[in-house]
Amino acid sequence: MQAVLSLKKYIKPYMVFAIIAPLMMVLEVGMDLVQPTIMQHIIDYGIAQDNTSYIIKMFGLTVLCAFLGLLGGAVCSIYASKTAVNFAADIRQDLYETITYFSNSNKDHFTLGKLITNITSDVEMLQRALTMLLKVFVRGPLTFLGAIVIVFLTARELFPILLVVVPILAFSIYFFTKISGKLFLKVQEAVDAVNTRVQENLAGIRVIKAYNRKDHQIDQFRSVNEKLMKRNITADQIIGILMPLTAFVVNMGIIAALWMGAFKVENESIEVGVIIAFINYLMMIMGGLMSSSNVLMQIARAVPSAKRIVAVLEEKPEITNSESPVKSSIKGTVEFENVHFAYNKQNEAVLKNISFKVNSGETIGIIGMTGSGKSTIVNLIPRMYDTDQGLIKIDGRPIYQYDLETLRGEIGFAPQKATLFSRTIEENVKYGNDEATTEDLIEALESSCAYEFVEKLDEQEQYLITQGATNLSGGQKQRLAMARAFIRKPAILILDDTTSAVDSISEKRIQRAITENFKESTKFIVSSKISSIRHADQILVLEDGCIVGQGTHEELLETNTTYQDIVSTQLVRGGTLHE
Ligand SMILES: Nc1ncnc2c1ncn2[C@@H]1O[C@H](COP(=O)(O)OP(=O)(O)OP(=O)(O)O)[C@@H](O)[C@H]1O
Repeated sequence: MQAVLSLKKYIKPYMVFAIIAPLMMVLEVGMDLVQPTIMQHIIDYGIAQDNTSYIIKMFGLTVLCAFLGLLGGAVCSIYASKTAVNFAADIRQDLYETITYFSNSNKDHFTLGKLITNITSDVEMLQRALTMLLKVFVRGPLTFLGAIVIVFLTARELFPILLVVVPILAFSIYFFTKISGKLFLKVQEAVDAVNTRVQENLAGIRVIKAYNRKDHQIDQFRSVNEKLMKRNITADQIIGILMPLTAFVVNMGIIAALWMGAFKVENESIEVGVIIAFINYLMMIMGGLMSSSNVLMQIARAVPSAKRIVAVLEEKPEITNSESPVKSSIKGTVEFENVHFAYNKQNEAVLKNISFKVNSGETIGIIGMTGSGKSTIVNLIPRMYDTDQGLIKIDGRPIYQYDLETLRGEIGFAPQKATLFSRTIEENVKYGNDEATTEDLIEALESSCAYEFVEKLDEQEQYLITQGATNLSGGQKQRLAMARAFIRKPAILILDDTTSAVDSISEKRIQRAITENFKESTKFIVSSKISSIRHADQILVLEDGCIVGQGTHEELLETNTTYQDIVSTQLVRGGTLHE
């Protein structure tokens, strides 16, 4: 409940709507409540006493009440949805912004599926609960209490029936609501399982086909789907029993009212109209109780969603600006001083005692076995993660002193996994620099050897990339990701294994373009191929998170056994490096 309450600030801007909606509902309920009494008067004083003008007058009053009730209901609905829709939109926006500001370490706390469910169905669940709350929460209890009070005031002879019927109704509804709350939680879990399975299957469709595991996946889906079906049936059946049960109790009340009423009408202690009004109020009491329980059920279902949303909203970005961040431009001398880093602070460090310096305009190559920590080193430069010990300096200043936007704005980063958006090639590349011209775009595409395939496409730069860039080859994706880093003309250029899927001729051309076009930039080239880094001014050889070799290609060839081993595995016949 604490989680739900912490979201109340999102209602504040729409407080006026949130107040008008229930007030209008009071009007509708008020009009509903007076109608059976008017009907009673029509029967007892109009029809029974043959008073036509009274009947017409009361009929007019009924129409007026019905109209006012309609107006109240309509205005309530409009304002309730206005509040709930805006409330949900603001939460969705905040969730998106919070996630966008997440550092990688924040993201590691949540799964992708959970974050998507958060922005979509969890927010939807809250929106529905709030609409219900504003529309029905007033209606249910007010109808229920109002009807009881009116019966007490106008039909006291039949009131004892309520003393029996109402507790039975209230208990049945409470009992069934409690059971169904638990059942719906189980349904929700089953829905989660179905969603996860669908998401995983669609993402892995190529692997599923390649390994002929379609039947296996279908069987797995069938099992989660059947579980969902069974839980839905159980929940529906329980809810299904409630309606006839309450109707039965109300019918018993009606029979009791008719039976008691018949005697009382005979001794003229009550009028016929009172019995009819009583029956109407009895129905209203049942309706009031049912709708209150529906709201409570909806709120109970929204609480887990609210908790999940609040957990994301309250996640503090782990990487933030210092108190007075430096916004001065960067030349690009990068220095690591005894840097230690672990993703999971309980586990062994992934980087141990890393120290090196690269001057602005130089190229540094980083090579090592899989998992040796190459990507981790370059991820620390734009502060995707912060170091645990040691310092990283740029132009002699610790990187945490720089304004994050300034720091990242000076870095062109092409990560190991090329990420492209479902937009055009132009939009994807210019994502690196909004102000880039068409000439800049072509230059970046040419430098990354992407232009040769882009110009062959019918739509050229306007070619639309599909979701997940499934309409591009691995090498084409890498070239576009590099073009995005190039178009920034950054002070520090980081290419994390971006030529693993690029052919060796294109790779040489890319290397030449980098040397010619990025003379001023400091270049970090991460690769497991000697050919990608051999011309660097300095090469780091990594092993298990430690630097085990540092120098030029020639120096390392002479002195470093790990480097020699890597080179020997990449030699082609004749003793030359495969390039
Ligand atoms: N987000 C993460 N959370 C936890 N551990 C991680 C994370 N990313 C990487 N690691 C671990 O850190 C170690 C170094 O990973 P890193 O990606 O830096 O290696 P790498 O040398 O770039 O490997 P590769 O050549 O395969 O890209 C590995 O053991 C890896 O499992």
